[in-house]
Amino acid sequence: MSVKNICCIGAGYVGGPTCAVIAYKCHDIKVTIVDLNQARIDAWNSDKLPIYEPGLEEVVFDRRGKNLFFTTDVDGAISEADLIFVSVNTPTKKSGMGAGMAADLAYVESATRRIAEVSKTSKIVVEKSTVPCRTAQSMRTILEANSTPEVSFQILSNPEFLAEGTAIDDLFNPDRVLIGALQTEEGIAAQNALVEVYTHWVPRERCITTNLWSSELSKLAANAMLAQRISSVNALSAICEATGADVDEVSRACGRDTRLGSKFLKASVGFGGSCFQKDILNLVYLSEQLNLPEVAAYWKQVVIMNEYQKKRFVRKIISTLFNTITNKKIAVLGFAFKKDTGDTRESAAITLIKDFIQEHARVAIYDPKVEHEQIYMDLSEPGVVDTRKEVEKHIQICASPYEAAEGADAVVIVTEWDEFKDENLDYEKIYQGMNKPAFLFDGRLLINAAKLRQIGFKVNVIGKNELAGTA
Ligand SMILES: NC(=O)C1=CN([C@@H]2O[C@H](COP(=O)(O)OP(=O)(O)OC[C@H]3O[C@@H](n4cnc5c(N)ncnc54)[C@H](O)[C@@H]3O)[C@@H](O)[C@H]2O)C=CC1
Ligand SMILES: O=C(O)[C@H]1O[C@H](OP(=O)(O)OP(=O)(O)OC[C@H]2O[C@@H](n3ccc(=O)[nH]c3=O)[C@H](O)[C@@H]2O)[C@H](O)[C@@H](O)[C@@H]1O
Repeated sequence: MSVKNICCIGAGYVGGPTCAVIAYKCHDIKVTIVDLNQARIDAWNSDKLPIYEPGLEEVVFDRRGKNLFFTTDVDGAISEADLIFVSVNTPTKKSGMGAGMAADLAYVESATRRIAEVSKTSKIVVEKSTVPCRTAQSMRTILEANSTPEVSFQILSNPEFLAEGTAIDDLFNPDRVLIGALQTEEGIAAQNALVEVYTHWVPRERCITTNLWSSELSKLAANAMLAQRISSVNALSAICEATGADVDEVSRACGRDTRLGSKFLKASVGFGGSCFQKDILNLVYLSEQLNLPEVAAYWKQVVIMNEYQKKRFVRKIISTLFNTITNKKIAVLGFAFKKDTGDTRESAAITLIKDFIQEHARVAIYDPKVEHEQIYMDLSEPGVVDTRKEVEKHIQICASPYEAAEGADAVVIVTEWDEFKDENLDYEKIYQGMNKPAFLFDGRLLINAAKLRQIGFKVNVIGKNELAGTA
């Protein structure tokens, strides 16, 4: 069979870009992206899309209203579709069994139930969300309980590997597309139908077909291994600071070994984002459930190291500022979890700023893409009365890095936005406006420390010791 009509449930960071690209590359397929959130759908239908992603506007504006549609009519889109992506959120559970570790599958289940209730024709249902291994089995049980001789369902696992900030490039030119299916005749036919969608633009040899469970586990495995590289290099950054080795030099030297490779070895203030921590904890929980405590402890350490890296950076800032930041002004450059996105989920900036506030510092924040309201929401503690007012007392959200640094005792680079590089930002001007001594902490290995020391800054860079090479 050939897919002619696709519905995507969930118009978020994954569903939006992924299915917009399918519409862009496959003019013969009608793609409808649905969500329960009316405001999000309205934004997708407006000039200001709900997420910032380089290249996304061009894709959406080119196909919207032609073969790409955004609507809250979930039932209508399910009824029409022959293939449905389930691309809803799967956050870490906040309460109940597995709280703080297991993935919350409530949204996946409710989307699956909706498909079961509404469908009057056979469908291919594609698990796009990141889920624990064997979730497709639960989806299948729900769907099969509602199937009839006329209406049958095939389940596929097609995890998404795009990274925010490079989503469109990643989708246009993926390293691989992974499609898992039950190895039955019908399962393989459904798998081939989805392969045919992707081969509109992805070379066939990049489409990997596996069984369902390998596909589900590969997604968690890939994220866990990527995050593990960052925790490994961050663990080494602590050794570098203590010894005078330089973490950039160590990364470069190790990365040249082709077995290791040079990518994803950049030391940082710690990884953020909506997926790494969530997916590793998901793997930890899965290991515990399978009664594999050593395996669980192994992966948990990746997350523990990440927390340590953030705390270590805060401690370094406080000790450098003569062991107190009370009433001092700290300028934080960057709030998003990485550059080229407005997403702040699990951003290291949140942990750092909360710690600064605890120490009674005054925090001035600048980020080129994050909405002010989002910053207030992220820094407020849920459920506590008037925390927003408390937060407002301690923070100031600024329109430029210069405004943030005015009268500051320290500038802290938390996100690696290009505009913070020393060739793009006037650090002379920043320095002039600051209290002296003017401290600069680079949590992203972004700036040329020697150059900024010449201006007069006291510079501290993650994974580097000031005396390196000289002592
Ligand atoms: N953000 C990322 O870079 C990546 C995320 N993923 C995975 O993709 C999944 C989605 O992630 P995001 O797009 O970031 O989440 P998101 O939170 O941005 O979007 C999910 C959307 O689903 C909607 N939704 C939830 N239940 C629904 C229902 N029953 N019917 C209709 N709409 C419903 C929500 O309103 C929300 O707009 C997660 O499992 C995540 O782990 C995978 C790869 C990359
Ligand atoms: O499942 C997901 O959601 C996605 O998670 C990550 O993508 P994303 O979280 O968008 O962004 P990354 O580029 O992986 O960065 C994650 C965090 O690690 C940090 N990082 C990354 C690379 C590095 O070398 N050092 C480092 O500290 C980034 O600054 C960021 O805070 C994966 O890279 C994607 O393949 C995956 O699809």
